[in-house]
Amino acid sequence: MADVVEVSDVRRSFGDYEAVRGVTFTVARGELFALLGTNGAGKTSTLEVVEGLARPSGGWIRVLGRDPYADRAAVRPRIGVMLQQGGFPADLTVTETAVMWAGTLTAPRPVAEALELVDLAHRAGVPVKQLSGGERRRLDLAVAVLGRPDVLFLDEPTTGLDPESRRNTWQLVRQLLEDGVTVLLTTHYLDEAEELADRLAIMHRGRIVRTGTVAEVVASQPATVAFALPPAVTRDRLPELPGTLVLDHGGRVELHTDTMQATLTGLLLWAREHGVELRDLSARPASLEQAFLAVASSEPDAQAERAEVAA
Ligand SMILES: Nc1ncnc2c1ncn2[C@@H]1O[C@H](COP(=O)(O)OP(=O)(O)OP(=O)(O)O)[C@@H](O)[C@H]1O
Repeated sequence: MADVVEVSDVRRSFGDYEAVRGVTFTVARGELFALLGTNGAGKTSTLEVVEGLARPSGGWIRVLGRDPYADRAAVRPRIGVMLQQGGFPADLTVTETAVMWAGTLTAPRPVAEALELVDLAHRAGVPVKQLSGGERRRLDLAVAVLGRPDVLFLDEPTTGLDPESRRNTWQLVRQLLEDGVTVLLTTHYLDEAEELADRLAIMHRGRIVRTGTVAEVVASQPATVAFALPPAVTRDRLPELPGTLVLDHGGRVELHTDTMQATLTGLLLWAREHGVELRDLSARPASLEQAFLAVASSEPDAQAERAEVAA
């Protein structure tokens, strides 16, 4: 099936500053692609050009097969956009706001249905200025899904939401994905990406430096095998094992390894042979957080080159 969103070598400059430096990715129908990255990495700047709100300074974009900027009139009715800051008139009620928005759409959902979807039905008669930050975020989402979009752009959709509202939002997003909606999302919450993303990209300083499924991105980082030795057994008695040995403060041994099974096998065989009890033994693959932090703390250009070579 053709990709619903295609982004090829896109660049975006603000004056002399190039905020987006050659970004390429695709999103298939019914897929959720998450853009992660450090502050100022260029996620919103990328999202805005894909939404057709601005023209890229280089590269090209297709949404539903069309240029979202040049063919805005054709693309706009089929997309839903939740900006980082919505900005509705403060004195209108929740229902009035949604009705006003629905008036700009060709075949909107009933307003009550949209408010129900985001759990705002009980706040329908309340002026926007009296909503909490999280409730405003949910109103932004209601408006984004009002037009039954084929493609949904969500810029940090759950920032400021309490844990229950976040989970409800995730549930709604999953439901939309099941209905075949394609979603491009930015987030600072790594658990959100882990929960929702079919594929993701980590951006740093205007470039994508890691991309793939969560498992693929995490696979770029070493796994950790950790345990404590009995007091009578010193660390120098450990055998040669693949990986880097780290001793943490409590006397706990950590091995960072690219070959978790080989490291674990070597360790367990040694322990059995020498009758050593390894306490609190754990073996875990890297987390998305580790992969993210590795990107955030390392030199950007070298990583970008690696990502380009790998692509
Ligand atoms: N209108 C603008 N004029 C000038 N510079 C801008 C403008 N918008 C964004 N920038 C700059 O472009 C860079 C990327 O910003 P962008 O908002 O895309 O990052 P982001 O990854 O979404 O960050 P955050 O996670 O903080 O929201 C930043 O250095 C920002 O200061």
